[in-house]
Amino acid sequence: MLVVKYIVGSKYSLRIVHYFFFIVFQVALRIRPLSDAELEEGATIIAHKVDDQMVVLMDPMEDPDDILRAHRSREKTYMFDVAFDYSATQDEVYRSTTKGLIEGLISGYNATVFAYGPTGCGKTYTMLGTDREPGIYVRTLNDLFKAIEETSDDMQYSVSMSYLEIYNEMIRDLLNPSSGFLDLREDSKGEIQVTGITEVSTINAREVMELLMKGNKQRTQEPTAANQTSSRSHAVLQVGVRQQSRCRDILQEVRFARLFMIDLAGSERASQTQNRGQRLKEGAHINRSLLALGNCINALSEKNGNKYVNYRDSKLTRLLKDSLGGNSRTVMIAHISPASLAFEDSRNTLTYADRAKSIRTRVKRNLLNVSYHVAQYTSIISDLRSEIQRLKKKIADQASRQLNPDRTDIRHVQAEVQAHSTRAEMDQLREQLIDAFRQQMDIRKRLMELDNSNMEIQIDTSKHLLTIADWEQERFRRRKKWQGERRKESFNKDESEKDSDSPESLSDSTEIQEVAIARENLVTLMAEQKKIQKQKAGLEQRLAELREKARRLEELLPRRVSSEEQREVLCLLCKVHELEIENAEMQSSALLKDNVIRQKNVVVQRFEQHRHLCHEIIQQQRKFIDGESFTGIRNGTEISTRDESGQTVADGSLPKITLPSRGRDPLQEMDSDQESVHTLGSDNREGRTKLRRHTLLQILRGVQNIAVKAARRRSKVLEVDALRLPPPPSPLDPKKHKSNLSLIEARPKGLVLWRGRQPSPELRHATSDDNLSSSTGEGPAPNSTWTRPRNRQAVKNLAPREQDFDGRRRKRRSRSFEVTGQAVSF
Ligand SMILES: Nc1ncnc2c1ncn2[C@@H]1O[C@H](COP(=O)(O)OP(=O)(O)OP(=O)(O)O)[C@@H](O)[C@H]1O
Repeated sequence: MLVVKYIVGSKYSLRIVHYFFFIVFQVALRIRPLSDAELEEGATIIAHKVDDQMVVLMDPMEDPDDILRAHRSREKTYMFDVAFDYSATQDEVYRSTTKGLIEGLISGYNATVFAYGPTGCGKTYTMLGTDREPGIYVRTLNDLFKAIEETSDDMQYSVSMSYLEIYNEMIRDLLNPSSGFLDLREDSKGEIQVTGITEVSTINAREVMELLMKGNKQRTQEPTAANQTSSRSHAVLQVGVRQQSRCRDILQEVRFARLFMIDLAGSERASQTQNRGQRLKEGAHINRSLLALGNCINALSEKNGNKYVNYRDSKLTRLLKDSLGGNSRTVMIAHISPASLAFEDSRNTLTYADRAKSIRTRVKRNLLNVSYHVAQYTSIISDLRSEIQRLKKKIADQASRQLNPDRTDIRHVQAEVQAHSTRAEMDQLREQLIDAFRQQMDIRKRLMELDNSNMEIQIDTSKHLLTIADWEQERFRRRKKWQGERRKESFNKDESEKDSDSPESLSDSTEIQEVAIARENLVTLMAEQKKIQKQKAGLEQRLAELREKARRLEELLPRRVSSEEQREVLCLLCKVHELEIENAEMQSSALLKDNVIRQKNVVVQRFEQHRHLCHEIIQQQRKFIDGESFTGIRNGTEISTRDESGQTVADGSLPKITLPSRGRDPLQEMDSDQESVHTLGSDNREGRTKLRRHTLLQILRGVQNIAVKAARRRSKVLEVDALRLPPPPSPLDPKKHKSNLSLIEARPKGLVLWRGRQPSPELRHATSDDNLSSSTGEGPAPNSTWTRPRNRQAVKNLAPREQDFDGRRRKRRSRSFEVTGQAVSF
């Protein structure tokens, strides 16, 4: 049967889904052992358990000599869901009657367990038990908390507990006895509630046990003739379980259920208990409420449809309304004494228990579908926060529990006693495991240190390599500069003098010392690196051995440790240590990656500087082309051309380009920087760098070509003159080449080099020729406007000297070509 009910509130709406199904009362019977008092009184055993479900009660009054009743059976047989006799243990009773209710409880089904029977028959023993043999209360709560813990990763639980007694038809709060007598009320859902009862919310088993012990001390117990520790009240332990998914959603399913565990006071006969005064009065109340309970059971079990059940006759039946005929899975554990003296009580109890078998309860799952509104998100967030706190606390608790195991849990203590024999062995195993993990951690730490040292060595190595590369670059630059200067001076000085002043002899003396130190350091660093590698290999081997040892110990666990809990603890221990080791490994690799990233950042910064530099060069050249160069050319006083190596030579009137570098050729500087980057960067970056450098050069050359073309277009006069001249000589013909160059490259004032480069040897030579002509009176004077040689004879007169120069020039040109080829290796 399905019923759906909606309750819509201001903040959230509830959708209650009821799935009904009928379930019969579960009835168990327990026969306690014969007591010493009964034995003393010469009682005989008249109640027997025949099998797991059948019980036989013999009438001790029947006279075997009575002929009239000779054929009447003295025995009466009763069938129950389960039957126990004196040999049954507390655990067996719990497992067969109550354990099955726990699963239903955390799924939202109400449940009730109550102990019923005459006084002194073992109700309190079954429900509460003793320290050595705990009863249903303790075992149920233990298993409930265990079940909660097993599913607590997905589900969130809140457990509340209240403990009361009905004494003389009055309700007392056993957790807060000072609160006086409490009343029963029926809430809007028709459920009976005790107003003002103390409800303790906890999922800590230890706390619950303490509360239970405290409550039991408050319970009214008096000695009677029938029982030295007779309970003079009905004790009701109520446990409420509320459950919802941890994944908070706007539509949330909430389950709640109540478990009643009731230790009824025993029915008693005044003759048997010999009670007087207060005890007698108590007995009357007890009997009254038990009579009301019996009436309810009678009414509920009637099959002819007379369904009026008078729950209102006593507080006990009002409180148990749902448990008896409503929404609850109910288990009744009836208790009898096997003694012949208790025949009447036993027969009555068996009759009631037999009737109760036919009671059917209507069970439904208590389910709420809560759909939250947006306003509820804040509460969801705060719930999530408290969930984080809970998990943190749980971790801390687990850590402290490992140090101080919970001793209040009686079963835990028992398990500990059982495990005592294996403890020494387990301790040994644990020590070995911890030792193996500790050693692993130590080795991990040392490996991390070695990795760090290795990284430092790599950084130092890079620094020294850079020093050497810089020096190489500097040496190359100086050599080039020296060659340029030498060409300039070649006309004034003797060649033998120049050859003796080599760039190597100039630069090596100061710089080679620094470089030599760098080289020495490099050698030391290499040796250090080798040493570290060797140490690392040794440690890694040791680590592998330790891992193998820990694995073997883990394999031994199931064989050497018999207790499941201890095994679990050790497995958890292994897991924790493995995670610690993994964590250390991850930290180490994170550190290494961090260092690599830092190095790469340096490379990226250098690339950024190059880009910036190139951008500035392009900007300045563009400004130069767009502005001043054309103005000068338009005036007809400038000329620009290109030397053999592809460099454009501009007139001296053009502004000399000021480079942002420290007086070095930017492209050359770029080369040196690129090389240093290469030492740090990877091979694939090299390709990209070359491509970028090539592109940049093309842009620069393009700009130069535009400038040259523009200049040529505008200097028509010179072009006409040039056209009148014979065709340009082959570059291989030094004489023709020289005359051609002297025509084209003549300029009014000192030349400047495009891009700040040194002029080619030919160009320098042409300049020198001009100066030479000037000194002989046949050429233009320095700093004067250039004029063509007047006749070929004048040129011819220069021939012997020029031939000398030609030889030297050829030599220098080949060297210059070599140098240029190195320097501009795009
Ligand atoms: N199954 C059993 N095994 C051993 N001892 C038992 C058993 N059942 C009862 N006893 C003992 O019998 C005595 C009386 O039991 P108990 O107090 O539980 O009876 P009761 O039904 O709760 O009585 P009352 O209704 O007067 O409170 C106790 O000493 C208890 O230890």
